[in-house]
Amino acid sequence: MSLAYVSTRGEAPKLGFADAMLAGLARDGGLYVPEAWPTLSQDVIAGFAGKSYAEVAEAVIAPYVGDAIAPAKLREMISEAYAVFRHPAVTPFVQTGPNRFVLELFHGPTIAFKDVAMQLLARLMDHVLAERGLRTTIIGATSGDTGGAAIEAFRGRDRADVFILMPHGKVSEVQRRQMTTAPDANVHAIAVDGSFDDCQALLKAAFNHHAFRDRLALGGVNSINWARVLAQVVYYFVAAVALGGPRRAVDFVVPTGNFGDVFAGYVAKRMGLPIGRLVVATNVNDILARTLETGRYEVKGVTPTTSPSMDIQVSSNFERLLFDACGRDAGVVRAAMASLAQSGAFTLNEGTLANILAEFDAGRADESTVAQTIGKVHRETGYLLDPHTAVGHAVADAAGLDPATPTVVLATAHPAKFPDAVEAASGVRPELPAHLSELMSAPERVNQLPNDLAELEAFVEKRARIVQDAAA
Ligand SMILES: Cc1ncc(COP(=O)(O)O)c(C=O)c1O
Ligand SMILES: N[C@@H](CCOP(=O)(O)O)C(=O)O
Repeated sequence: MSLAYVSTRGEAPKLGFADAMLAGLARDGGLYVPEAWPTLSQDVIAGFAGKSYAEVAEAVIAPYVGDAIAPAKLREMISEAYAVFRHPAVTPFVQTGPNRFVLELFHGPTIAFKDVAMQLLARLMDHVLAERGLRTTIIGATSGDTGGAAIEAFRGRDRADVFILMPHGKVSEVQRRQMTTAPDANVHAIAVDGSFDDCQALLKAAFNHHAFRDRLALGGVNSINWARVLAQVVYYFVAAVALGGPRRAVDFVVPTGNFGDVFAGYVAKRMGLPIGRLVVATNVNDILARTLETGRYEVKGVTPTTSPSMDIQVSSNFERLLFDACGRDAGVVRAAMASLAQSGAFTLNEGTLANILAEFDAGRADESTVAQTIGKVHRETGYLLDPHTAVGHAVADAAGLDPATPTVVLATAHPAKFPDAVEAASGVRPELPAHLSELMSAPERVNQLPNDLAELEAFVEKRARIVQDAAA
C-alpha cells in the first residue's frame, strides 16, 4: 500500500505517492506531507552501516512510495541516479575541526546539493509519466541552484518541458550558465525582473490558476514537491550512521533558504534517526532566525549577499513545519498563510513555537563573518568552503553546541560556483571540476520576462509541447 499524502491546508484531495509527486503543489495552495511519518527501528538504522548510499536510499524512500512503483524499478532508478555522482560515497565527509564535519553534497552534475534529489526526481517522474502515457509542463523557481539541477536532470526528456524562473542578474555567472547553455529544446531559462521570492510567487500563482494548471498539466520540481524533500532525507541517515548513529546523536547545521533541506533533517528525526539539534543557518536574509527568536514570521526586503541561493524571504517549507508543530491543524495553517498574503506576516502561538524550539536552533551570519569563515577555515585546514556552506560553518561556531556531539555542516555547493566571493575571502580562485570545462564558453539562450503572471502564462503556453499536441 502507498501512504496517503495530505495538504497542509486541508482542502485538497488526499493523494497517493505518485499523484502527489506529479501534482507538486496541492490544489488548495498547500504542500503535501505524508498522513503519518513512517519510522525505522534502531536496528534497521544501525544496519545502514557499511551499506552503499543507494541501499540506504532505498530503505528510507521505499516506505513513502509503497506500491506506487514496483520495488525492483525503484531500486533501478535509485541506483542509476546515484551512479552519476563523481564520488563513490555520493556524499562524503571532510573534517574541518574537532568533532566538526562538512558533508559534501555537491558531487553531482551541477555541483550543488540539488542534484541529490533532482537526479532521482526526474527518473521517478519520467517513469510514472511513461506508465500513464502522460506529459508534464514543469515550472520551477530558482535562486540559482534548483534551476541548473532541474535543467540537467530533465533535459532531452520527452515527457517534460521545463521552464525555469530565475531572478534577473541575481545569480552567479556559473549558476546562470548552467541554466542558459543547455541546447535542448525542452528546457527554457527565463530571467524575471524581480527576486527569487517573486519567481516563487509567480510559480505558485500559476499552480493556483487551475484552468492553466490543468491545461498545461503543470508539475513542480522545487521543494514544494514532496518527492524532492524525501530524497534529501537520505543523506541525514548516511551521515549520522557514518558518525556512530544511531548509538549516539549527531547535530546538523543546515544553510537554509526555502527550508527544504533542514525540513528533510526534521523528517529523518521523525523517522527515528537520533539527531540532537537541527540548526537553521541563514545569511542576513534571516526571516527564519527571526521567527525562531520572536515567534513572528515577518517578510522584509531581500538583501543581495555572496550566498545568493539563500537570498530568500518567503521560505516555502516552513509551512510543512508549521503544520506539524501546530498539531496538524490545517485551519491554523490556512489562517497563517492568509495573514502572510495579506500583511506579509503571521505570529506563532506559544505552543507551536515551543514545539519548533524543541527541535530547532537558528543563527545568522553576516557578510563579513562569512568571508572571515572562508578565510579562516582555508588558512587552518586548506579546505575551501563555498559561501553558503560558510554560513553554516559560521553559525555552527556560534551555536553553543555540545562539543562532545559530532556536528555536521551541510556543504550545499562547490566553491567554484561562487569563485569571486571565495577568492576575495581566501585568495584562492576555485577551479570548476573538469566535466564543466566548456561551461564558461558555451553559447547562452535566455528569455527575459517581467514579473507578470499573464506574460509568463502566455510564454509557457506558446512553447509547451502539451499545448501543441492538443492543437494537432
Ligand atoms: C547552495 C545552497 N545552499 C543552501 C540553500 C538553502 O536550501 P533550502 O532552500 O533547502 O533551505 C540553497 C537553496 O535552496 C542553495 O542553493
Ligand atoms: N535555493 C534554491 C531555491 C529554491 O529552493 P527549492 O529547494 O524549493 O527548489 C535554488 O537554488 O534555486
